[in-house]
Amino acid sequence: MIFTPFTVVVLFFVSAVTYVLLDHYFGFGTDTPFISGLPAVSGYPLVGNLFQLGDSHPFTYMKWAKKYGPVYQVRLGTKRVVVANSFASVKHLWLDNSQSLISRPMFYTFHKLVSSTQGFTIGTSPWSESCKKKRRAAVDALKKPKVQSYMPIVDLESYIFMKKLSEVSRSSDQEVDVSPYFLSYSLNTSLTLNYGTRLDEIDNELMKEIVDVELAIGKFRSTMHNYQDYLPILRMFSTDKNKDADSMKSRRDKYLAFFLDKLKNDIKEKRDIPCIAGNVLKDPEAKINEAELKSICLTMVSAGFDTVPTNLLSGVGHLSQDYGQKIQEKAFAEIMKVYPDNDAWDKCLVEQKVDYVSALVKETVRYASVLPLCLPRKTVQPINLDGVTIPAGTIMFMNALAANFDEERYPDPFKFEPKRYLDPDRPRGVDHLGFGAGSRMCAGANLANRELYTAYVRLISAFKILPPINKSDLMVSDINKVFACPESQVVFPEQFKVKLEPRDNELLDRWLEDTSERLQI
Ligand code: HEM
Repeated sequence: MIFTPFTVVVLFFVSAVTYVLLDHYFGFGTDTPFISGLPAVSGYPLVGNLFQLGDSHPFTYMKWAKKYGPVYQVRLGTKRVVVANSFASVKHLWLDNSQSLISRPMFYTFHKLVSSTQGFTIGTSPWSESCKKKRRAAVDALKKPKVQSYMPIVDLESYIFMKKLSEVSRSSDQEVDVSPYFLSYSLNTSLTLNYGTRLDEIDNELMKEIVDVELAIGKFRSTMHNYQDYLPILRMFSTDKNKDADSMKSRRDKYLAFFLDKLKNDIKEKRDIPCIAGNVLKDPEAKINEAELKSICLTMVSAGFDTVPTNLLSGVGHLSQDYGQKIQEKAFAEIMKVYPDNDAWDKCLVEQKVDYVSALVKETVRYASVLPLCLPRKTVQPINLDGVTIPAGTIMFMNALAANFDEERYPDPFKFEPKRYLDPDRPRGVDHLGFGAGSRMCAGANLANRELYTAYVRLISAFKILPPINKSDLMVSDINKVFACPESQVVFPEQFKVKLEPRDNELLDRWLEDTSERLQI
């Protein structure tokens, strides 16, 4: 048969239209096919909804939920994703179908470029026998009674930031950006817990290196702005990103090797102190191999590194606002009610008796929603959602930001209000989705809660946290601005300052001196 130029053009045109229609309606070209019966956000051929997400993906998903309902599907290049946006839908999918959502998807930038040497963190590992072992080891090391045994570490690290802040509070302007102090609080807690080692000074070069690298890796880990994860063709062009990922990987390899080698040496010289990696190395029957140990170490360094300080930072930022003064005074009054003899400083290490401060911790984690899209999941078996079958192998995004601000669950959700957790009529069950939910929920939630509670009790007992002199230095608390451009998986408030006024200098000095004597530092 001979084709005339006209037939060729017509054939080309017809095939292009057929391809686009197939692609559009049947998800031709996506890893998971179109899910019949589940609302789908209308998008473009091939790229789907990828370039409609704007700067803030969680906000855009939230907006789409108003049109398409709480659960819908989107197409992001070659990937199809189901997004859940309400508290009830997350509860149904993540808790009622917990075992079906037990895996994690893999992404090119993070899994292929950044993680090729140290392996994946637990939170980014697809479900497997090895992942099960690593998760078990982390869960065992981080369960409540174990966490109690780590409180001497939290005591030391919170003493150190309180000592520095006490100096600031006696300076002429009493103002401070608290973020470096909170970063070192969390990082040193994790390092001691895992390797039995800590870094001495807040301006330590190695600490700066870890902070720089981990923050950069946080961006590569993001499921949001790494478009090459969704459009393989871009991998050919995004050379700068590839180079950056490679360089961060090598820089991270260096300090992780340094900490592990130091620990091995300390064990050999018999001067090690008990820690998670040491327990594995010294156990002749340990079922964890070298690669799994590296992955656990990586998790311990990175999991709490940005999440704990970001929450604390955002909480202190709220307390420094006008509305925060009332919350702070209520917290202080409740601390004094439970501990009239001024021993809250020590007692917060062994018990959590000030309900209002516990409520403040919960409200902080809900409101900060530091992982607004949680960590992605992948289904391992089909799920029935009101008659619609979500097949095995589907990527699931929990829009934790949307669910944490769902007014069906949290009346007046945009108000920072710890009291909501003390209302006897509030719905029971999960407090918030800041730690995720279900089978792969945060393994470090107990430790994180204790770190936040201790920090709050000590800070609020010692200082009045006041707004900075300059209004422009106040934390931006409007979540529309905080989440405006979350390139990273973990969102940070913009840099801000607070003013610290000591409540009682003598008492603060006494707490610091007693702690220094007790810890022999
Ligand atoms: C306030 C601080 C923290 C927040 C807000 C937070 C939040 C989260 C979230 C949202 C997830 C994903 C959960 C899911 O998919 O349902 C997660 C996973 C995880 N977190 Fe945390 N986290 C915090 C602190 C920590 C700390 C201090 C550690 C350990 C030292 C830790 C260890 C882990 C681990 C091991 C996972 C992976 C669980 C898995 O995939 O099986 N986290 N975290």
